[in-house]
Formats: sequence, C-alpha cells, structure tokens
Amino acid sequence: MALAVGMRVLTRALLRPWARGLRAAPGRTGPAAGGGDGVRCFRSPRVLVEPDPAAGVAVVKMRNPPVNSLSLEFLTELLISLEKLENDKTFHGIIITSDCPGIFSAGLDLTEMCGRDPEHYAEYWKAVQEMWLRFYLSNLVVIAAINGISPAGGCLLSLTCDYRVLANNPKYAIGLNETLLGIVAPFWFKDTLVNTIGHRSAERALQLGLLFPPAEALRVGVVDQVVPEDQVQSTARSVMAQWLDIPDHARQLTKILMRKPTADRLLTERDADIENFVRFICKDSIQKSLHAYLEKLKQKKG
Ligand SMILES: CCCCC/C=C\CCCC/C=C/C(=O)SCCNC(=O)CCNC(=O)[C@H](O)C(C)(C)COP(=O)(O)OP(=O)(O)OC[C@H]1O[C@@H](n2cnc3c(N)ncnc32)[C@H](O)[C@@H]1OP(=O)(O)O
Repeated sequence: MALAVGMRVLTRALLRPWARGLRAAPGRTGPAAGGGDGVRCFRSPRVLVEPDPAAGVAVVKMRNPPVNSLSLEFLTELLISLEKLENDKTFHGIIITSDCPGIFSAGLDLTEMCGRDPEHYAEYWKAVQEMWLRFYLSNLVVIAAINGISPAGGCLLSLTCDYRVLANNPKYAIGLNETLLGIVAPFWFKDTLVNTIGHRSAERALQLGLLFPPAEALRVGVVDQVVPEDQVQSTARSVMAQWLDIPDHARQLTKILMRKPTADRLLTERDADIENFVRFICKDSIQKSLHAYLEKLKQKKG
C-alpha cells in the first residue's frame, strides 16, 4: 500500500511539469463523446481513441494523413489523448497504432523544421521532447502495434513503448535513419535505442542510419515480435493481457526505475537541448539538406 502511494507521488512529481504544458493548450480536441457505459471516448481530428473499458485498454489510432508525420498539432493531440487516458482510472494500457495504411509514422514533420523561425523550432522541439518524456514514462502499459513503415521519429515513438509488435511485410522498415538525411539523432534518441538493443548494435544502426526490415528488426531487438499483418492488433491485445496481469504498482515502479535515469538526462539538459537543436537546425547547410530531402520526396511522385 505504502509502495503504491509512493509510486503515485513519484509518478505525479515526474509528470507534473509536462502536464502543466499540456493543459495550457485547451480546446484542440473535440468534445468527449460519452460512452454508454460511462467511459468517455476521446476524439480529436488526428487521434482516434477506441476504448475497451472491460479490458482496461484503449487503442490509440494515429490518423494524420498522408504519412502520420509528427507535426506540432498532431503531437499536441497525441499528448492530450495520453493524458486523458492516464487520468481515467478505467485504463491500464494503451495500444498505439496507425490509421494510415502502410505507414506507422514518417517521423518528425520535416515542414516544422524547414524555413521557419527560431521561435518555432524551439516550440516544436519542446513538443517532441514532451512526446518522448510522456510516452517513455507513462504509468500505462504502452504497446506499439506497428502496421507500417516507421523511420526516425516514428521509430522513436515506438521505442518509448513497453513492447513492439511489427507486421511482417517486406515494405515495412523501422530505425533511426537520421544520418541518411544529414542530421544527427539527439542523445536521448540514441539513449532510447541503446537501452533497447545495446550499445554496439545501436552504434552501427545510428551511424549507418539503418532501417531494419521485419526479420532484421526482430533479430537486433528493435521490435519484440513480428507477426502476419492481419495478426498485429490481436497479438498486441494478447501481449497486453499478459502485461496487465502483473500488479500495476510493481510494474509501474519497475518501469520508472529502469527508465528514470535516461529521462533525467534530458530533464536536466532540456533547455540546452532545445538551444542545440535550434542552433543546428538553423544552419544553412542543414536547411539546404532538409529542403533537398523534402523536394526529393515530392519529386518521387512523378
Ligand atoms: C549535434 C546536435 C544535434 C542536435 C539536434 C539536431 C538535429 C535534429 C534531429 C532531428 C531528428 C529527426 C527525426 C525525424 O523523424 S526526421 C523525419 C524522418 N522521416 C523520413 O525520412 C521519412 C520521409 N518520408 C518517406 O520516406 C516517405 O514519405 C514514406 C514515409 C516512406 C511514405 O512514402 P509514400 O507513401 O510514397 O508517401 P510520399 O513519400 O509520397 O509522401 C506523401 C507526402 O508526405 C510528405 N512527407 C513524407 N514524410 C514526411 C515527413 N517526415 N514530414 C513532412 N512531410 C512528409 C511528402 O513530402 C509528401 O508530400 P506531398 O504530398 O506534398 O508531395
């Protein structure tokens, strides 16, 4: 009992600064629709939350077409949905997945990092940090049902989860491929990957900007399970049941023990990290390569 109370106090203390930031952005989500069983169903333009109150689980579907790029607005909506679910005692776990066929998330939104002013870059980077901190330390069990390609920031979002199930489709790949864009994955992206696959594999993957297809992703440990595409959601559900069988307070405390040192590194260097990002992204050479990369993406079509 004392442990459970301690856990709640610790979790609240950890989450308070970010929650404050989020509450400052009201009105971005649509009105909550009342569920017939008293459980609220949350909706926003880019995030669809499908609650299963009996199981204590909600499926969070990302729908920011065409590619679920993590724009400022999308990140804000995702975080508000997460906060609402965390504050609702009905829910103990969430499954995050995509509503955009073939794409889990194309990562950070390149248009947020190109041709804008330094104030915008700072605001955007703070939201990216917030996404990482909130998902990485969520008191809920968070499982990624990865039903599409998941480069860079999309991979980072998956890495914040407790468990990753990837669809076995040769078109899908996952990894932190920042170097291929001429940019550098920040230390907390790197730390998250190291915590997941170990130092040597992470070093190789980061330097080469590797995007792992399913079998390799499983071998290196970027994902925990690869299953046929039509079984991704059901597998995520059965894995969730297994995780929810563990006493919540013990699991939550263990999660915090494992992850807090990594999160603390960013928390203590958060402002410096924003300054670094803004300095880096404002460089002419970086802006040129990002512009060129975006152009290449557009020209690909024809
Ligand atoms: C030393 C100090 C360091 C300090 C910090 C410094 C650095 C910062 C680090 C930043 C870390 C960055 C992380 C990231 O996540 S960067 C984004 C990485 N993402 C990618 O490289 C993926 C790019 N996209 C694709 O490869 C493809 O779009 C796809 C996801 C495989 C989907 O392909 P497909 O279905 O063929 O769609 P299209 O390519 O045609 O794309 C449709 C439209 O979507 C636009 N798009 C695609 N990706 C993005 C994106 N990430 N952001 C914004 N927009 C994107 C694309 O341009 C198309 O637009 P259009 O319809 O207007 O042409």
